[in-house]
Amino acid sequence: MIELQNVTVTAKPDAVLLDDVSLTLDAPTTAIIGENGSGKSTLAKVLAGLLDYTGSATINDVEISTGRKHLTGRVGMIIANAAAQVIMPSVAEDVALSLRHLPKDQRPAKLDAVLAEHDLTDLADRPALSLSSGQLQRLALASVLATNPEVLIADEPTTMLDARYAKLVEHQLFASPERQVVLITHDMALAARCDDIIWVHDATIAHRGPDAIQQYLEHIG
Ligand SMILES: Nc1ncnc2c1ncn2[C@@H]1O[C@H](COP(=O)(O)OP(=O)(O)OP(=O)(O)O)[C@@H](O)[C@H]1O
Repeated sequence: MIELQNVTVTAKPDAVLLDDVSLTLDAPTTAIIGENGSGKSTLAKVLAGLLDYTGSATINDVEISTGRKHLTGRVGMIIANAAAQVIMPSVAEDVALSLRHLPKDQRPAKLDAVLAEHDLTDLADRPALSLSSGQLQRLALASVLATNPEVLIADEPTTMLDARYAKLVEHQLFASPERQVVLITHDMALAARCDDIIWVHDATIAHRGPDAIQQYLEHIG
C-alpha cells in the first residue's frame, strides 16, 4: 500500500511540481494519466525515492525519504528515458545484475529464463547501448522485473514499442497479482485496464475513479 499525505515537491526558484497531494493507492494496478507537464513523473519519482518532498509518503509503511535502505529491491522503477537506466555493458550483464538476490547457482538458469521471457535471448551479448529505443525499453523492464519488486513504478513503459511488444509488455505488467503496479501512461487503453485511475492536473489530483479517463479526455478536447 502506498500512502501520500500532503506531499509537495518544489524546485528552485519557485516551481511547484506537486502541490499538497494526499492519496492512498491500494489497488493492484493504478494508472496515472494527465497532460504533459502535469506532474505525473514527479509523482512517480517521489514513489521511487528519486525526489525530495515535504509531507509524508510511505510504501508498505516505510517512509520513502528516510527508508530507502528498507525499500531497496522492494520497489522497482522504469523511468521514462529507459536508455539512462541501463548501466551494464551488455544485455545479459544488465539483467544478471538484477539477479544478485538469488543464490549463485540459480542465476544462470534464471538469466536464460528472463531473457527468453522478454524476447531478448538473441540480443544477450549485444552492447546495451547498441540497442534500438524499443529494445532498450524492454531491457529496462526485464532488468527491473528480474529483481522481483513488491511495487513497480512504470513511467510510460510502452511508448517506444511496436504493437507486438506493447502487448507483451502489457502482459508482463499485469502478470503478477501480488505486485502493486503504478503505471504512468498516455495510452488510454492501457490505463483502462488498471483497477484504479488517477488524473493528475496542474501538480495535483484532478479526478480519481473509473470515469477519470472520460473526464480527462473531455478536458483536453
Ligand atoms: N527541476 C525542475 N525545475 C523546474 N521545473 C521542473 C523541474 N522538474 C520538472 N519541472 C516541471 O514540473 C512539471 C511537471 O513535470 P513532470 O515531469 O512531472 O510532468 P509529466 O506529467 O510527467 O509530463 P509528461 O507527460 O510530459 O512526461 C513540468 O512543467 C516540468 O517542466
